[in-house]
Amino acid sequence: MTVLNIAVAGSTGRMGRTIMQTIAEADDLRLSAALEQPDSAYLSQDAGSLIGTPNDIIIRSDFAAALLGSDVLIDFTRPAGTLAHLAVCRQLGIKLVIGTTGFSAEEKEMIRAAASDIAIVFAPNMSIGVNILFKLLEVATRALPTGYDVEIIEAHHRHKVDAPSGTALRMGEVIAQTQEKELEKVAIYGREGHTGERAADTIGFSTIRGGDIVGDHTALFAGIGERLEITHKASSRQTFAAGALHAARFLANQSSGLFDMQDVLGLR
Ligand SMILES: NC(=O)C1=CN([C@@H]2O[C@H](COP(=O)(O)OP(=O)(O)OC[C@H]3O[C@@H](n4cnc5c(N)ncnc54)[C@H](OP(=O)(O)O)[C@@H]3O)[C@@H](O)[C@H]2O)C=CC1
Ligand SMILES: O=C(O)C1=N[C@H](C(=O)O)C[C@H](O)C1
Repeated sequence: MTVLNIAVAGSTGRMGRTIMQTIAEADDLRLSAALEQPDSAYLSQDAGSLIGTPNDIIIRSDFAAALLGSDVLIDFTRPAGTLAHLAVCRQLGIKLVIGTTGFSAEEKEMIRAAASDIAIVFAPNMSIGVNILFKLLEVATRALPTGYDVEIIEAHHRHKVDAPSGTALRMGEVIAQTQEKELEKVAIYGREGHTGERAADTIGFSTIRGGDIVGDHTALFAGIGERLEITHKASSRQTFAAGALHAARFLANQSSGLFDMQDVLGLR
């Protein structure tokens, strides 16, 4: 069996730890590097000790050197970090799984450009359920007549720093594209004050932050006399980690190109 060597950026974060734990439980994957920022208090510690099983992989910040011997980098950090890692991976020819959210349109274009040289899976949500939700939104949007107001509601833990979530934005893009519109021209991000009546043919976004909510997303199609609600609720980050590692395995057979979880899961 071919073993895939996986480097993890943001290794001490919520997702980084979950991914390292999932790697430790897989017999076809090996943790090849655990990466953190130069000012991290975790540098020089055993990465495995963070998940209860020391593994002699030392947490380090010398990114380019640490990546040598890795097949794929999995990055759940912040946009600035991911873009820095992207440049190094492009230079070294290392495949990349990007889970980080909160990118601008220009930053997403930088990821697309790098995919001409390396294979990248870039997805705001790596769970199977959410990626099936995206397909359900296409069906519902296509089937519903006009006159159904679209609202997207998302809820996450108190530590999340970007809003709306990347998943919510992708849900809006799927609906808008199915309606043959551009999301940025129809999106309403939050409401306050005297807003006047709701404009038809817009997509509203609502954001809830609190507690340890892992990630809930609802698309609400509100008509007259009825409403349709399609909801996904994540109960553990393990669902995202499993998806990210499926994405890493998918990239083993790709030399370049930009992919998402619809490609990894064969849902396209
Ligand atoms: N696609 C998906 O399925 C999912 C995506 N996400 C996304 O993944 C990202 C991380 O989420 P989560 O793990 O909860 O966040 P955490 O804050 O728990 O972890 C982020 C990690 O990245 C590190 N980091 C922060 N900034 C930088 C930087 N500039 N360069 C390098 N490393 C950096 C942090 O280090 P330090 O602690 O020292 O700052 C930390 O180790 C978010 O964007 C989130 O939206 C989350 C879950 C699922
Ligand atoms: O920050 C999180 O936790 C999550 N972020 C992603 C997003 O922004 O959609 C995915 C998931 O909902 C968890």
